[in-house]
Amino acid sequence: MSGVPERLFVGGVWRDASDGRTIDVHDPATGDVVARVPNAADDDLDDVLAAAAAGFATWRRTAPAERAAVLRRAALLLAERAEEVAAVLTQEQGKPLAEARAEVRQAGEYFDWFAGEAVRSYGRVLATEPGRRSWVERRPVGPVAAFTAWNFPASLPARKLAPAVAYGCSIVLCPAVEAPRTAMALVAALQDAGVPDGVVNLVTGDPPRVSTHLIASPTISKITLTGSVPVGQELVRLSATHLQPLTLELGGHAPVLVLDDLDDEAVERAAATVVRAKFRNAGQVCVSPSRIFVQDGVHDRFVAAVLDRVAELRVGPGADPDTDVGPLANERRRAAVAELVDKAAADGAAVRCGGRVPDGPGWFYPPTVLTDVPPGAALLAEEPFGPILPVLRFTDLDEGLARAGHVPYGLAAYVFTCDLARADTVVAGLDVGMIGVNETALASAASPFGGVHLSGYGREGGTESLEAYTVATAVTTKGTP
Ligand SMILES: O=CCCCC(=O)O
Repeated sequence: MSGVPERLFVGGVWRDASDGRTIDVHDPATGDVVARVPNAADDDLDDVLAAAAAGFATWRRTAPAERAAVLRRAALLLAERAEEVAAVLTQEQGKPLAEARAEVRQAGEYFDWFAGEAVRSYGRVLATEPGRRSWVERRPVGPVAAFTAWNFPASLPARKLAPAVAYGCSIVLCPAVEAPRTAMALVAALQDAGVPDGVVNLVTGDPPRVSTHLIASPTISKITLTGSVPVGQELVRLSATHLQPLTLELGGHAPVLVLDDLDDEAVERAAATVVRAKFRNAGQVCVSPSRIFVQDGVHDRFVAAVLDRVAELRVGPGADPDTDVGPLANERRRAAVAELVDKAAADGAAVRCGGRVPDGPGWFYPPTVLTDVPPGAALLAEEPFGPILPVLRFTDLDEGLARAGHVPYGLAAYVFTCDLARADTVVAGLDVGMIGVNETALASAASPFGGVHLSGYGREGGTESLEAYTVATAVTTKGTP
């Protein structure tokens, strides 16, 4: 595409890896190679560290209003290029074009929202005795190493680029090598919007080698990851040398509680909402509803409504406008999903629809609904990250809450009820970072995104990003020595 150079971006220059090595990017709908991006060598990583250090020296002294103007221009450029960027996103990640368009729009919203925040990095003045003054100011944390997953190639990079740029940091963005060109398009928009050289940098390369090299450098002052639990744990270990602070948004295994006060119509609506949320991005979403606990009184109606809605879903290439559910993003994900379903079926779960790897090219897996899943099934413990919807029956709300909380993750949870008091009980009873009541859309520029326990710590999005991308410096002054 005209707007995406498909190379490393180091100190304001798009370039190939110094030793010319590349990594293949595939179209999940066909398995074909659709691009080759640089596999950064150690020299390139050293160069990007130097560039980020120089970029930070400039950007930390740039007026917040100027940083805001860059982000606003980038948001406008991204909006102009949205159709082209969405097509790239779908080609390299697989999701339906309508979802890709919405995601690119959301990336622009991050740029725009944080443009507003750039001028609001307020500190505070402390009450002190006469003759003294004392205040706390927020300073940019420094060069950031940012690692993002392949499931949201636009919104995840934007959620890190936008606050870094807004608050005066420089950043080395390391997008997932499976879907890196969308992030390149975002960086190109920031470049064209006038971000100075070295403030925003991008490298693609072997992930463990890139993260180890960058984090071993004292130049990197902050690490942010959206990715898996094992990768998060590894970055924590790598950060031990220089003690860089981390923001970690890791896995989830979101429970949904559907309560028995719902009438027939509300059950239908709840089922439609859960199906839409579950099969968005073929279930490859950290906040995807993945354990659906339904109270006895509405269980059978809910299952029937879910099966009706799932039967309407069309599976196909993301580029086809009629597609509701695209392929999985890579072959290993499909293999993992198929294994979870096969194991559950072997353990006695009923596969109510889907559950079979289709013939033909691409990494497709059908929307799959399971009931009667035994409590020990692996898919109730491991993050499924795929189009699997297990419906589980419960009787008593306390029991439902206990089972919902019975995982080491704590990212998102949902409840469907028309009873405000019971909604409050569920909200208070679940230990997670985000909760939806009769609602499954949780991510927005203004809202803090993140979890607890194995789902990670720290927040991005909302004013909480100020914590993540700045440090509090306390200054105390006295008139005379
Ligand atoms: O997979 C995690 C990011 C989710 C973003 C979203 O829900 O839009």
